[in-house]
Amino acid sequence: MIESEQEARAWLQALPECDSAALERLELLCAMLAEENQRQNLVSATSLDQVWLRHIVDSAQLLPHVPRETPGRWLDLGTGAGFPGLVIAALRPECEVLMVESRKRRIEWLDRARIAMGLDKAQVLGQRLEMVETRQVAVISARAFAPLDRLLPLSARFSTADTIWLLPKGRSAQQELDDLRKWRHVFHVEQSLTDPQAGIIVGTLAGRKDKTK
Ligand SMILES: C[S@@+](CC[C@H](N)C(=O)[O-])C[C@H]1O[C@@H](n2cnc3c(N)ncnc32)[C@H](O)[C@@H]1O
Repeated sequence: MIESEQEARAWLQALPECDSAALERLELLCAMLAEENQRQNLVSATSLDQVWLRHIVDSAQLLPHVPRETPGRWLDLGTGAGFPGLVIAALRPECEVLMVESRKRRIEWLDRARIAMGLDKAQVLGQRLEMVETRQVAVISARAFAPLDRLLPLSARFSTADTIWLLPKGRSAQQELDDLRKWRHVFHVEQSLTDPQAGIIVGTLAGRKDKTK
């Protein structure tokens, strides 16, 4: 378990994606976030004291679930303050990361941060998810976006059988999955590296093919 800011930075720097340019982009994100958080409530003020652990590594821990050579887009639902979308884009700048966010001030923030970080391939889709044009993506992520029973029907249209779903769910991960009989055999829960009580729901719809109903 990663428990401190120092351990969080050490874990991050060991990621193959984390070269000096990526680290600079993330440093910039942290600085901009601290400033913007005085204007709008993006993240809890207390979490800023542990921003590398609570937000940067909490987001970056999704990367090892997606092989680097995976072609295609990464769709992040309800990116809000930038998590995990901006962190993923900072570490994989060659990947087309699409960040869906509906609140005006958050859309403006995300775009400002994206431009300052030089993330040319990332895009902010500033609209409600329900209005986003359907396109197939390689990865779907969503942190603190919606309960699983609402999230899955809303976003399944972006998924192929092979799309990798990564849903950090805090403490409710296993319970949410257990409650959804239909999806229980598709996904499983991985332990979060940043919170002993939290889980990440992971899977692909292809998982369903060889399972009984
Ligand atoms: C609780 S915040 C989480 C933000 C971020 N993922 C994080 O973990 O810090 C949820 C975000 O989803 C956005 N959101 C909620 N419903 C949405 C929808 N239907 N379409 C697009 N964005 C939505 C909200 O505006 C908010 O910024």
